[in-house]
Amino acid sequence: MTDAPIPRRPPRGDAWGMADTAVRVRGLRKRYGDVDAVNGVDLDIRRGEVFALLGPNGAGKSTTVEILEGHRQRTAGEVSVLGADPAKAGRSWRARIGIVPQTSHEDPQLTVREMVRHFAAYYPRPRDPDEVIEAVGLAELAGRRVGRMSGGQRRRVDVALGIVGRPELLFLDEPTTGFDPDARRRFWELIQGLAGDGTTILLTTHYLDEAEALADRVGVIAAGRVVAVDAPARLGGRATASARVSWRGPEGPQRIDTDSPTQVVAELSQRFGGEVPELTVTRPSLEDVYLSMIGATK
Ligand SMILES: Nc1ncnc2c1ncn2[C@@H]1O[C@H](COP(=O)(O)OP(=O)(O)OP(=O)(O)O)[C@@H](O)[C@H]1O
Repeated sequence: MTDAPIPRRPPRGDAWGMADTAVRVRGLRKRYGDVDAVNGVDLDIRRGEVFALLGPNGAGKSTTVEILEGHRQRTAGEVSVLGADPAKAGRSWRARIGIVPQTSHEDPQLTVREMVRHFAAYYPRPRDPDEVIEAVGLAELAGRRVGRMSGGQRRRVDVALGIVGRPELLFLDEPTTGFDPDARRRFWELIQGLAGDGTTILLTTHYLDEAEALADRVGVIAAGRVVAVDAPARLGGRATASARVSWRGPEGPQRIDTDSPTQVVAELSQRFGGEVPELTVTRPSLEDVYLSMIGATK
């Protein structure tokens, strides 16, 4: 385990223009009784992209993802996943996707190794089960029964089962819930490695730092609709938003919102004759813009 910052993959902007679309959704709707859980979602995910779906509880993330996985029927709309309609696609399509669902269905009597081997047998080109177990950090627990593992350890088994088939497209529904910080960092490295190998990844998460670390783009979904899609650094105009310069002056804490923070800092530096006490320069965090988007749709 290392505390070093995790390197982001190099941007692949130019390559994207030519890349195929992995997921294309138009006008997706899902109605449960009189609840519009998904209410007109449009979404495009490029091959090789890591896309994070953010949104509050009940926003419609899992419903959307389960429709894309072919595990739920839609009420209306067009859906194409790896070129097929998930509602009609067969076994060969299913072998090309990997799923880490929100709730797992493991056999508590099987050991981790038995479970991963068992799943590997369903796929035409599986990864080596022991390598997968190692990759999710469970090598030392490979012989342990799944029923005797902690919640976070079981979640790692879920991840192992999702990737053992060498999927082209991996769905991760809140994958790191229950992970300790060390396990989360390791999981991020694993996902970055898969993405580096070209796996397309659709992830839902409530952890904004996770979206920021992993995603090429994030989509914010609220009340069954996508309200914004952009790179994490640009979402909601973050990159161009005013900066807040804060410092401590003789009269106490001071702050100013400005479009030219460099100039403000230069002036402060001159005024203080060097170091400016408690100087910080910040722009809105992903959490700031996310919360304002969610608030705006309530
Ligand atoms: N099987 C179901 N029957 C009836 N209503 C459902 C069903 N599944 C989900 N819903 C409703 O659909 C809406 C969207 O739920 P969904 O699970 O897709 O949200 P979510 O964004 O994944 O939430 P969370 O962050 O809590 O996982 C909610 O209002 C939920 O109560």
